[in-house]
Amino acid sequence: MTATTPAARQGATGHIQRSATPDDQPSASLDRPQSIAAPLMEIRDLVVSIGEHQVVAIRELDIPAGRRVALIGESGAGKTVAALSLLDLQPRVARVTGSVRLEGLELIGMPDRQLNRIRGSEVGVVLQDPASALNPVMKVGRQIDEALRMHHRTSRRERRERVLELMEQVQLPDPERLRRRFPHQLSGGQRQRVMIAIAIACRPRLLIADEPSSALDVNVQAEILDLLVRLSDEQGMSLLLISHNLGVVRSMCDDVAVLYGGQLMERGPSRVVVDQPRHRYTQALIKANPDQLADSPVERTLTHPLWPIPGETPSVGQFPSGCHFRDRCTHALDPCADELPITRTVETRTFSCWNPAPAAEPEANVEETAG
Ligand SMILES: Nc1ncnc2c1ncn2[C@@H]1O[C@H](COP(=O)(O)OP(=O)(O)OP(=O)(O)O)[C@@H](O)[C@H]1O
Repeated sequence: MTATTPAARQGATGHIQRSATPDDQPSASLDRPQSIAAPLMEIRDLVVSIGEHQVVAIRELDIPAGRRVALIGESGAGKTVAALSLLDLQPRVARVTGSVRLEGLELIGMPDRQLNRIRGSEVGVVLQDPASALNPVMKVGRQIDEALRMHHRTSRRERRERVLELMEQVQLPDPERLRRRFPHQLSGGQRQRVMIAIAIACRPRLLIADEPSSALDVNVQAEILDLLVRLSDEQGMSLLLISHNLGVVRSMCDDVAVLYGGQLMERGPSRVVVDQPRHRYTQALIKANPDQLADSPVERTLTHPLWPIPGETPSVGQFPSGCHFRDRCTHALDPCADELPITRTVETRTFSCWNPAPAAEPEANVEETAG
């Protein structure tokens, strides 16, 4: 990525000027060293409040260019609220503060008109339930065409060709016939492929996918996730994947960020974090879901079938002081109640825990910051 100022990247229309074509981007690979990938999106001190309660408080998270990053955590952790707030798509009752920079361009507080140009063109979004996201009374080809028309001034013929090309890219069968169908005439998996075609229509730099397969049959789920991996590799597109599934995260994402009660507990390369968790919450989440890692090397280290996390996730506003997980943590110490843990970065992984799991190897390159 070339180093240009945000002002230079932001053209007269408010679009971010591409510093490289998608073909110039390095393709994502789980083995690529993290330092090569510059951050595409930098999230700092992101706080999302609903009413008087903080739902999300993320101090630091980067989405590197061309990499796949997973946001994982139990139901109610704040994954969706966090992801939607990146583009100011959170519920109206929510307030967002902090900084979200896309290639240096600040998105928080950006006027809606300008942000609308970035939504869909620079950052695409795929939601959990395609049935409710698609317009039921508009043919699917037209819906893909609308996404193109919103951001590009091209002829109808060119757009029609691109619609067919996109439908092929997302592996929809017989695009010429299918484009004339309404959403209810398609299967759930086909509808999600249409949603993905809409989301990638303008070749975004980042795709946010909020549990894109959870509303689908098990067989179709794997196909949709494979499709996202292929598209992000082919287009050098970053992916922010929200998931509940550790196995999916481990096999398809370069990096993972573990969220609990809106707090970022641990982040780093997914195989480092999932294979040797340091935060007690990450450790508990893995022990509670051995089935998700049944086919991975981690399974060998899980000597018991199931070890549920004690208690239940509290509702918003009911989390304890200090570390939000401490009430359910079997390793909690006195300081866990008093203040936020120090954030420690050891090599490529960062975690915020007063009593972390011991390191498998002697720690090197340790940095500490106040929680
Ligand atoms: N519009 C809203 N009004 C009030 N509370 C909300 C609203 N949207 C989300 N919340 C609350 O914010 C918290 C985080 O919700 P969010 O949907 O981000 O969780 P999640 O981690 O994505 O969960 P899931 O995996 O079940 O989708 C939850 O406690 C939820 O009840």
